[in-house]
Parts: sequence; structure tokens; C-alpha cells
Amino acid sequence: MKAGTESVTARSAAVGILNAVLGEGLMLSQVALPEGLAGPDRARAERLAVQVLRQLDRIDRVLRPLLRKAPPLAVLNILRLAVYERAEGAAAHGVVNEAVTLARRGKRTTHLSGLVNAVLRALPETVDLAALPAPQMPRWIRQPLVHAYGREAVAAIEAMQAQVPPLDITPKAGATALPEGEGLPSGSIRLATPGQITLAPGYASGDWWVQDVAAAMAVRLMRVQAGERVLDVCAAPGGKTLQLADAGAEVTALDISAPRMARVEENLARTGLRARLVVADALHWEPEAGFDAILLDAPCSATGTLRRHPDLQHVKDGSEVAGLVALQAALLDRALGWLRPGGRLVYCTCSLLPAEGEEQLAAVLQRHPGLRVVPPALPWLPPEWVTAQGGVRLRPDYWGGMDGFFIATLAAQG
Ligand SMILES: C[S@@+](CC[C@H](N)C(=O)[O-])C[C@H]1O[C@@H](n2cnc3c(N)ncnc32)[C@H](O)[C@@H]1O
Repeated sequence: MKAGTESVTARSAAVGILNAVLGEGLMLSQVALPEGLAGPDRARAERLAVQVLRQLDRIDRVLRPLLRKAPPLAVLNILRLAVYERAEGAAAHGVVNEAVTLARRGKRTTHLSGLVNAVLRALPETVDLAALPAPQMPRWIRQPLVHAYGREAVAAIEAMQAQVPPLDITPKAGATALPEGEGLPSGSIRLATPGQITLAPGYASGDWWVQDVAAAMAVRLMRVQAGERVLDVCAAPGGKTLQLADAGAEVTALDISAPRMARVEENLARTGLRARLVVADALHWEPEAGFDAILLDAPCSATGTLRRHPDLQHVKDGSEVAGLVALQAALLDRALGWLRPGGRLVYCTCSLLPAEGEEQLAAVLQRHPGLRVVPPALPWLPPEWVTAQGGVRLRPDYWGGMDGFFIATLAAQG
């Protein structure tokens, strides 16, 4: 296959992804890529689509003055991709030619290939997306955040979300083979050049796993001791299960999804760690005995992961949040009943919304008067991250970028 054809294939798949996300409301993980798309083209197509989704508002600002009326979505997405590639420094003639070729090939776009040509030729010599205001989160996310954290914090979060996120890994205790990177204060490593993860030193030997620095903090806050009986309630795909097992705990990992649990199994096998796996609905399951510690990484809006999953803000509308908040409360109430006397429960969500964090904590304390918050005691944790209630609010603009998370440790009083 000629190089030109190859890149058109990746571009065409990228436009297909954009059409599915922005037209059909599919999450990126639900989009089926064309069969037979080669591995590198597949990766490139996904990367291009994610970058366009991350910069969508900026790209549309560049295009708007050049369009008299909005073209059909399939044409608009070809233009969006081309603008992104120009901003990345690709040569103008190559980008225009390939965009026009793409338009000509599509049944829904061929009649507008002339428009694609004209618009892209009218682009300024230099397309500088970074000079434009960072895209804003949709109202259902933005408004509660402005209210809770203020405009300045929200602007800092949005500026971070417009950037390509770094890749963090959690090293296994005693790991010998590690890729090059920056050691973060909490023990995670931020990779210098992520490249192809499966080829990085120590991947095959299971010396580490990919895990955002913020996600790893929930287990660090648990301060698990070797030999403790620990339950990981919503475990899959298992990054936190690995941490718990690596700390020497006797881990039971539970998840409602069998396919997702299969990934926990794979991760345990690669890293040589052990846990008992249970596929069950936590709202109906009952343990045989109480646990010393429980981690509840509850299902949530995932609004803390917009840096990595910019598709979410283009697909979701916030209508699921109330149901998720109710599910989190039900899971909390159930899991609290599985603690042995003196045990502790760490509740966390990768959400930025106070309803799934700070407010969820206030509500559980109200429902369980015997419960108290255990303040975090970790030397590297900046005190300003600790909330008035004793929870930890992690924001995407911290430490050069991390997932948004809320974490709180609960224990019975006395
Ligand atoms: C945020 S993810 C967990 C991520 C995981 N702790 C990790 O670190 O890799 C939430 C998980 O909750 C699971 N889940 C949702 N409802 C559940 C239920 N009723 N019982 C058990 N697991 C559930 C989902 O299948 C999903 O894997």
C-alpha cells in the first residue's frame, strides 16, 4: 500500500469516528472501526479523532468565518480534521488534496468536494489553535463546577483539558524494569515518551501498569497493610485491584460486568498478582465475613476524565447523573454494612461534580450518624486538596494534569 493511501485510510476512519460520535451520539469505545484497518492506521485514526474532539470548539472558530452555512456533518468533519492537521503543521497542499479525495469518495460528500477545496484553500497560512480560548465544558458540567470551585479553577481545568494528557504508570513493588519518566510525589511515574506501551521496558514482565496518578491516589489513601482482608467493590478493569494485591492484601475484587472482569484477570496474570474475582451485582451480593478495608470506586459521570475522553462531553447530556448519584448512595449504604468493627471504607469517583463527591459524602454522613471521615495523612498530599469535610478533591489542573477525582475515607466512630 502506498503511503498516501495509508494516510487517507486513517483519515477516513477518523472522519467515520467523528460522524459516529457527533452524529449518532456514540462514545468512542462503542464505535466499530472498519474491519481490516491495520493496527497503526487504527491507532492513528483514533488519535486524530480524539484530538479533533478535544479541540472542536477552537476548530469551529477557525472554520465559521469561511462557511456561509453549516454543511452536512460528514463534510464538516472532513474540514475539521483538515484544520486540525494544518494546525499540527501538516503541509497545506497535502492536507487539501487528501481532504478533497476523502470528500470525493463519500456518497454523502462527493457533491461538496468543491466546497471542501475552496474552504481549505481559504485557510490562513498559519492555523494556531492554541491561541484561541480553550473549549468550554458543556453547561451541565460547567455550571456546578463554577459554583463549587469558582471561575478561575474552571478556566484552569479547561485549559488542561485542551492539552494532550500525559501517560502515568504505577510501578509494582520491587519493579526492576521501568520506562523512562518523571517520578511524581505520590509514587506514580509520568512517562517521558509513551510510544507503544506494550513494547516499553517492564510491560511484558508485568513490572507496572498504566494508571493515572489521581486514580492511584485512592488506594494510597487506604494505607493497606499486608494480610488485611480487602474488598474492591467496583473493581474492573482493575488498576486499583492490582495496587491492593501489590500491597500484600488478601483481595476480593467484585464487578457486575463479566467482560470487564476478564480484563482484571488479564491484568493480574500479566503482573503476577493475585485476587479472588467475583462477578456479581453489589446491590445483591453478600460476603461471608466482614472486611478490614473496602474500596468503593463507584460508577459515575466520569467527568474527571474529559482530558482522555473528550467524546463524553459531546455525547452525554447530564441526564444520567441523578441515577448515578442514587446508585452510588445505594452501593455506599450496602458496602458500609460489610466492614468488620473498626474497618474503613474508601469511597471515590472519577467525577468533578460535587453531587458525586462532596455532596455524596455529606449525605452518607447524614444517613449514618455513627460514621466519621478519616482525614488523609500522607506527607506528599497538598493540604489545599483536602476539603472542609476531610475528603480529597483532585482537579485536572493539578500537577501538570491528572484525572478529576473525589476520595474520602469513612470509618465507624469510636
Ligand atoms: C469506575 S469503574 C471502576 C474502575 C476500577 N476500580 C479500576 O480502578 O480499574 C466502575 C465499575 O463499577 C462496575 N459496576 C457498576 N454497577 C455495579 C454493581 N451494581 N455492582 C458491581 N459493580 C458495578 C462497572 O462494571 C465498572 O467496572
